[in-house]
Amino acid sequence: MNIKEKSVEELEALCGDIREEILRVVSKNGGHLSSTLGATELIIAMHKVFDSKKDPFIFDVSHQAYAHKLVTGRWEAFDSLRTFGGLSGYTKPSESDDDYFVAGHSSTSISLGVGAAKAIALKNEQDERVPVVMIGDGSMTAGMVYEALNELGDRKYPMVIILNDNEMSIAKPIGAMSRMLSSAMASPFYQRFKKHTENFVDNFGDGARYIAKRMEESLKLVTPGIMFEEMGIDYIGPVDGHNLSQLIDIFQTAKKLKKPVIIHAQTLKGKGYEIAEGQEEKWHGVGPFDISSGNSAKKSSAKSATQIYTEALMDLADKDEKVVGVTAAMPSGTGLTPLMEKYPERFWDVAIAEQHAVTSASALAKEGFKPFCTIYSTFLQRAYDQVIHDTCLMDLPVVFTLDRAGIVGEDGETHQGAFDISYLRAIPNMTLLAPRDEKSFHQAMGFAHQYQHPCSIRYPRGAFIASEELPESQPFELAKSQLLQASEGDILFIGYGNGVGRAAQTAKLLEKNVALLDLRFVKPLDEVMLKNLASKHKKWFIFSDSAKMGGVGSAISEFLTKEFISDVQVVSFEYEDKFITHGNTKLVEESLGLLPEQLVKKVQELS
Ligand SMILES: Cc1ncc(C[n+]2csc(CCOP(=O)(O)OP(=O)(O)O)c2C)c(N)n1
Ligand SMILES: CC(=O)[C@@H](O)[C@H](O)COP(=O)(O)O
Ligand SMILES: [Mg+2]
Repeated sequence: MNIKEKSVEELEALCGDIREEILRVVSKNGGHLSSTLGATELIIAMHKVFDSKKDPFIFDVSHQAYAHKLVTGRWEAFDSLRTFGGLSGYTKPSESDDDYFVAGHSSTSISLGVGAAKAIALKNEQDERVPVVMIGDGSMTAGMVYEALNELGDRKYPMVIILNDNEMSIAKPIGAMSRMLSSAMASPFYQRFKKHTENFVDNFGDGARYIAKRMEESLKLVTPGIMFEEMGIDYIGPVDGHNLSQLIDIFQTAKKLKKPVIIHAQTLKGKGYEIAEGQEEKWHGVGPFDISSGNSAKKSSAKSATQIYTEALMDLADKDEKVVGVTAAMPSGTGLTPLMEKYPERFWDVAIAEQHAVTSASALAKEGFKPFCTIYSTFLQRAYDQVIHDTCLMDLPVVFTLDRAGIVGEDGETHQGAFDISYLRAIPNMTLLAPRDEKSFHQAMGFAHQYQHPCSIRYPRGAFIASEELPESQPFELAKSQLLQASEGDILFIGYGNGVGRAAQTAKLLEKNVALLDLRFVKPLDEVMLKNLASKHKKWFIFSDSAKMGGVGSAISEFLTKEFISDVQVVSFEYEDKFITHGNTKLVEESLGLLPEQLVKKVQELS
């Protein structure tokens, strides 16, 4: 598709076709709907003015980049979006040369642009190439953005930053940054006034221009432009992010500037699909739905772990006013919305700011509160040093409640919750525990509520693997596991969190009786129980939705080594040392050989 040769009218028609295709495929496969519909004209204008074969096209999070995929040779493959073996829902260089970089975690785009700009300068390619970044208003709230702008404004590398401001993060945006971006003085009126003044003053030379600039500053006209311009980055905007001909002109102007420039484009999230237009949080990430009614096609029956979390946290918050909580721009995904509505003075959305979320929660703990820092397993990776430096070194009673632990499905490599056990277990003062079902989740939350040190509770996306036929969970006590099934045989299944259900499913398929332990704490371990079991069972199999490296199997092996127990064979069914692709979770797990019917064969071979 050669966009450069198309007229504006033809490009406007193309935008219509793109919206239709996005709607058709996302209603079938699920995906990020409103972000992608709203970014369509911006992306088409990018491709009209710049060249993704040589200019680094860098999309922040890249969940909004479906139009980019459609016009870079993937229209036919788009039907496979987010399916196992199909197109990723995010940019992925292994999928196309037009995808400059992997993305999925927010606010990396400007740093990537600065790095690319440095390389372009060093390679003396500034006449041929320029980094083009698209970043949303929500992604502008993460600190990493200001690290990049700070250097960019100083070094002044040529770069075009398109700020796609639809006045939405996943939820309504919070914070001063969002307020500033939509400040009144950024209104088109002020921009026209400024333009006319500049044109008028231009006739009177530098002296008058200087006076006008001082006057503007002295009027303290707060506009986002001033903040960026004071940082040394030109600001153009706000402009209509759906006016293709205006966008093309502006992008061409920006390209010629040969310096860093931010174009503040105002767009409508969900544009083109009325039900999803505007500030509709639920249309950010959707499952399959009926286009005409907007109704979800899938009715999930079992209660999700997130719903259980919301109920358990609400119970605690109702009883104890010291219970507080934070989310980093994921109120609905983490289930914190009902608490923010009922207790707005105790539960906060701090925007996309995981580092700030952790450190501010640590100060709350120091002041005697009981913070529940509610962050997806994958996104807590962004705040690793804060967990070490501000929570654990101070040994403060912050509870890290890690949703989406394990394989998350269609979001793929950037979002799998694989590493939290590995990255948290190594930190002194940190305690790690995991429930296996609804009852044990409430019990784990009860334990965490009274625990006076840092701890982390992990739980899966969606519902727990059913394990009702097992004995009821007992209240959590530090470092206490629960033997769910005894056996005289040689085989012991050790399950952790959602792994207990998988172990039970596998045990059911095995023709022999096995012992089954719900580990409940991976740090500290139940050493008394493990020593006892080591004397009875010599073949241990580990079931946990986590990376093998540094995970549950590692912890168990470290324990056996420490105790000089050398006659126990440990086999872990955790994830191998590879990034895990996107797709339907069951299909992904099957590709990893982790379905019970696959595991039972491995147990039979190894025992
Ligand atoms: C570090 C990190 N935290 C949280 C998220 C989850 N997340 C994905 S998109 C998004 C909102 C982005 O808002 P914006 O940049 O305005 O893009 P829009 O969808 O509005 O186009 C969030 C919070 C993430 N991808 N990365
Ligand atoms: C783009 C992004 O990072 C989020 O929208 C993420 O896809 C949400 O994941 P869940 O759908 O599991 O809440
Ligand atoms: Mg936005």
